[in-house]
Amino acid sequence: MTDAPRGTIATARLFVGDVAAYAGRRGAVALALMAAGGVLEGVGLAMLVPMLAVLTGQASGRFAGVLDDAFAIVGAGDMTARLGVLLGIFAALIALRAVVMAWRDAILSDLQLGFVEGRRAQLVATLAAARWIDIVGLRHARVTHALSSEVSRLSAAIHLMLQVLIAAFLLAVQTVLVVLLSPAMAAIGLASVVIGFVVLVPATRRASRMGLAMSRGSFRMLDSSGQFLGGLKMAIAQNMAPAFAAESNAIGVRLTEQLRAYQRYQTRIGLVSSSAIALIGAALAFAGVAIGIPTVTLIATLAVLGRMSGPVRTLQQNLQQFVSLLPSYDTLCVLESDLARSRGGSDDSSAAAMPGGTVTFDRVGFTHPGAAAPTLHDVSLAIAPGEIVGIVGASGAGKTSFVDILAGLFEPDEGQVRIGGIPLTHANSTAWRARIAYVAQDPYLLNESLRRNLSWGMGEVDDAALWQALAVAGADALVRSMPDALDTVVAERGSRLSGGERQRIAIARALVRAPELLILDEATNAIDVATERAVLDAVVAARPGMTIILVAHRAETLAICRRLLTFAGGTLAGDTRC
Ligand SMILES: Nc1ncnc2c1ncn2[C@@H]1O[C@H](COP(=O)(O)OP(=O)(O)OP(=O)(O)O)[C@@H](O)[C@H]1O
Repeated sequence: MTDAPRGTIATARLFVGDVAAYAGRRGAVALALMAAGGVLEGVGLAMLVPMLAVLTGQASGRFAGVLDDAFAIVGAGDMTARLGVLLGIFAALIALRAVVMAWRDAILSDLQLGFVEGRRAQLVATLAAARWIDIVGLRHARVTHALSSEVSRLSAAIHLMLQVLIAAFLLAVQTVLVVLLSPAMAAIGLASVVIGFVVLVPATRRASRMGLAMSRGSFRMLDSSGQFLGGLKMAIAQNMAPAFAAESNAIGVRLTEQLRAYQRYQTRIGLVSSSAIALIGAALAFAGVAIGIPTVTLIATLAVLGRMSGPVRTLQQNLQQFVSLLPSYDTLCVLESDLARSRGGSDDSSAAAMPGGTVTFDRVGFTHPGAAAPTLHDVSLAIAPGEIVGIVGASGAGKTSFVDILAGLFEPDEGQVRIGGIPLTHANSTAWRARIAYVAQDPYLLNESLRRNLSWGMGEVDDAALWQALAVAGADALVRSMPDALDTVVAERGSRLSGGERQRIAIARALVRAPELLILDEATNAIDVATERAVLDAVVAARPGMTIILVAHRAETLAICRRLLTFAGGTLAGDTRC
């Protein structure tokens, strides 16, 4: 199930709330510093009034007396001394403002990086805790896109939001200043700004729609390249590469068009806003002269209004861009809540939390989501510790689904699986898997050294244990012959190795875990019969007492089994001892 995307205002509210909750007290300090920066900027601007008064000798009304008293206190009699005092204060204000801004920016950048990293880590943790059945149903590109492109758009969104806040604080202080200097001009200026923002509401909605389209476009691009790379060999072998290139180009062209349209739109909006601000400025100057505002006040007011155009433009542009990035936040939230619904496993992954023992399937039934017919139906059996059991049956009979349920990857829809009498649930499946090693037909190898591949998820494992496991899996000679032995990097998905070599490395990796139950799901089908026999015999000899579940089609592979379970059409059709 997937949540529907929220509206812009709802998403913005959620985003701001999320950032505020993360920021906590540091956020309050940052807000205080933003306010202080705004006030210092305002006081600096207000200094224009006494400076102009000193320069022109036309101190107006209420400020004149205050100014004269202040200059008398510091003993500044003539114009030069007074100007010196004022410039000194001005320079000190600028320096103080720079310090406040540096402090503010350090906190903001910390918040920005921390928030984004936190959200990324949260998404990864939610993904790791989700049920396999839900992960299987996820498009890989959806996760990759969320963790790469959407997370970086989130970073841009938080930056823009903070810039909007800074601009808002500046505007607030500048507005107070204009109101003090000339309430009439402040009223006209504010009315113009409010009208401007109301006029821009449809533009903001359009920016949101464009942002959503761009986010979807970049997802399609990633999905297309992911699918191509996943089947790269087949694509090239069957001359499908040009078709892929054409498809990818079409998506790229569409995405570029969307980006270009968005940029053109932003340029047009910027042009209209700049012209409107210039017109408003001219109108205000005219109105100021017409209503007879004193020259010093008029010049100071116009200077402050001029300074206001910067934050107004920042507000307008950054708000639009912020809104265009919000769909990415929504995408992240929807993915996270889809995965969070799937949680429920215990964090306790120690084997002690789930004792081993006889595995019992009691009338187990399971249907893959969306499948028309049950995958497994009414499966009842018991497997004692130390048994070596072969699983056979036609393709699609349900063999892999059976071992996936046994490994706690899927939960039965009907019946129950018990381990040593304890029902296996999603909550204790992590602990159960601490006793298991699972090797699939096409084992996944990291583009890392063999050492890291063999000890993946195991922390530090000493080389002697790795070599021992390799010897049992019949891969020690192979690894010794490699240029850097255990330090050899096996390339993407282990593509520097043959299929059978990859399978032997995967079996060695499974043995490093020292499992009580080893599941081999067609895990040796790429190895020649003679080597396969030697490997399986060595595995049995190396860990006597280990339960082995072996899914295979070849009779030679099944020769080590003492018992065969035959699946047919999702039911257990045979259970024979041999
Ligand atoms: N993720 C899935 N979603 C829907 N149906 C699935 C899914 N995985 C498997 N199935 C279906 O479940 C049935 C059993 O599949 P399973 O992989 O368990 O068979 P199998 O016996 O292991 O086959 P094979 O020998 O070909 O590997 C098949 O009909 C398959 O199409």
